[in-house]
Amino acid sequence: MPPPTDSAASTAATAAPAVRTEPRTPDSRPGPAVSAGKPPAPRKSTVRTLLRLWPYVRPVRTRLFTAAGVAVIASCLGLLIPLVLKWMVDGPVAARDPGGVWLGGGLLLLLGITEAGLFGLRRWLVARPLAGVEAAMRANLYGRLQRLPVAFHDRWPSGQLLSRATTDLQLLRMFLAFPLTFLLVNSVTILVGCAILLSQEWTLGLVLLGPVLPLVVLCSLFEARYSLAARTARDQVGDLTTVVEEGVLGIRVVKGFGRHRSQARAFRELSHKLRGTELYKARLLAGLLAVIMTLPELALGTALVLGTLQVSEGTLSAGTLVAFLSTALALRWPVESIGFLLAMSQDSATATERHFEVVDTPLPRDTPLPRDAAATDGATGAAGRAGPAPASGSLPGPVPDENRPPGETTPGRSRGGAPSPSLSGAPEGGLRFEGVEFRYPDAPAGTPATLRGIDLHIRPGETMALVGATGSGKTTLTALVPRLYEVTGGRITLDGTDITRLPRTRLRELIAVAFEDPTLFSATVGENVLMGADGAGEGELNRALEVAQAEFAHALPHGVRTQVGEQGLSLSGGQRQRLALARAVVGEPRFLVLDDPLSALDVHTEALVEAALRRILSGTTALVVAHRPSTVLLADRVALLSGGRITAVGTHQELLRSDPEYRTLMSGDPQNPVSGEGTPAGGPPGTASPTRRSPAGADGGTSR
Ligand SMILES: Nc1ncnc2c1ncn2[C@@H]1O[C@H](COP(=O)(O)OP(=O)(O)OP(=O)(O)O)[C@@H](O)[C@H]1O
Repeated sequence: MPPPTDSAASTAATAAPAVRTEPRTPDSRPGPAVSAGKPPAPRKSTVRTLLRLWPYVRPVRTRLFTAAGVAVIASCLGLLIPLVLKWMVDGPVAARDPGGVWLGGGLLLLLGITEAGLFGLRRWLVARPLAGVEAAMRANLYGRLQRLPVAFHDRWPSGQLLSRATTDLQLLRMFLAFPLTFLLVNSVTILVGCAILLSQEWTLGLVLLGPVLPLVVLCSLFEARYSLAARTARDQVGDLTTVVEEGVLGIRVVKGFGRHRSQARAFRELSHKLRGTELYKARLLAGLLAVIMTLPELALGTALVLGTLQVSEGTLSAGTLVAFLSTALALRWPVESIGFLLAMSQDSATATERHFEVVDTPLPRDTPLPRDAAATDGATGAAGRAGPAPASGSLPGPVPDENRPPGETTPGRSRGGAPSPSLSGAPEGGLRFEGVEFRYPDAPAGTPATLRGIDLHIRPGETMALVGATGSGKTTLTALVPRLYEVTGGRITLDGTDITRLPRTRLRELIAVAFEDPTLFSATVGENVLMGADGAGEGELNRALEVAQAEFAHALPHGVRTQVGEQGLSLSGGQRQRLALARAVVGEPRFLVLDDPLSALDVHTEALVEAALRRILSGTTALVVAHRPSTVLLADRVALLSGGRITAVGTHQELLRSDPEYRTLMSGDPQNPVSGEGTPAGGPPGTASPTRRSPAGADGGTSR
């Protein structure tokens, strides 16, 4: 996969002094391939790259080919005009026959009108289907982006993806509408024109064909250089889009820290780089055009002199010379346009390449079934091994009925509060981490894995608080449960079923998550909340809002139908967090994963949310990341995450008594740890002794 930014730029730099002398972008973050340590893949030929568009073009091929045929006819009709002229000069004009001249004039007018009409028809034929092609490509790209793992999005700057979904696709639509057709039309016109020239006077025809060879060599040199510059320019547009997007989304920070000047400078520098690349492209194209225009003009001048001599010697008729020169002039535009068309084709090949870099990125393959499970659970396994998605975007089917809890009609939902029966009927239900290890894909080599040897069992209906210092890996651990990232060792089970054997759709029906950063979408409050459960209605919405103490939504100008701004920024942080919590609980999920869900709430609201959450949590199996004692007290037990391992499991009281690190974390003051006896609100009575785990995470205590 060629990288979007640096490598393309550097490759282009070898060919393009203008690009080489430009400063590096201020945010010259390595592109995906660079960060992956891969060298840029060599570019396929332009034609092979553009041929990849065929699956998108196929459905509209009839109209497109018809349009191309119409354009070829229109263009060839134009070549008849010199022949009519020849007839007029040698015939009616020489014989001073006004009737013949009028007839010839009428014929010329008819040819001109027909040519214009046919070109209009071509435009009409392609406009609608090509808008459809662009829409299909955009939908495919967007679908892929939605299905690609979070790790992919961690690596790719958003502007690179945005520019692929917008400007690149516009460029491709324009290419299909104009350059593609005219490359064909103009090539055919040139061939037919050359045949006419040679048939009229072959010696003069050969003179005109003289520049063909040097022009072919020049075009291939141009293609090699221009394609690199085109790639650099497209990637720089992506970088620029990233800067604009970050500047707009981070406008509060930019203004709050008075960083608008440095932001503007970063933008200017990137714009300057892009301008340099575009100028380099323009210089390349200007050089090509200069030669493309000069050589044929020289040949035409030579042919004109030789033709005039032949007419004066009487070896050539005046009409033939007029027709010859008119044909040669009619070929001027098709020849001269080759430069532009080649440049646009290069730009389009680059856009195609960039499109398929995303679309070709493999989707994560689900872990293959163990042999014994494959024999007994083929249906689930087949669905679970999603692999690369079909283009149609079909999703793996639901888990077979035998895997559904008895009496459950809607897959994955167990509305009603009581702990649900196990997924597979396995005796060891709940959420279990078994020797889980996780390393971020782009973590530097040699660094320890973020999570190591995680063994943790959250029993059915139990709420486990996950406590740990900042950066200890709490968010990472919670992200593994809905498979936002794949474990790199060990496994996670839900009611005894390995989560990699559950189709992702099924998994995400079973688990609801609320993240630390409560992202909302540009939609109504109600739509944002109901996103958490398919088929939920107003009753569920109101109940979820009540649980999350988000009843402020009813007081908004249009109640739950109030549109929230982009990312929900029109709401306060605490309001957004409560809506995100409502979204997590609206479906009464079997498993709930909450990443510090109450951090932005004031003490009073937090107490109200906790009271309501307690009811919800009593009916689910939950993992709740907690920083504050008040949140910890929602849990039945607490797991302490330290240095990427679970180092202790027990009740809040037990850990306060026995674990200095936990005491320190709960006190928030390393000098003044909370004592086990003096908990802020009194924890649930501990029933078992806490388990202090060895660093290797091996214990056999209460957690297992
Ligand atoms: N996408 C990522 N790629 C690489 N490393 C990451 C990524 N996200 C987090 N990390 C690293 O993983 C470690 C654990 O991060 P994580 O966000 O899980 O910590 P946390 O315990 O949730 O912290 P906090 O309490 O501050 O939210 C950190 O060192 C962080 O730098």
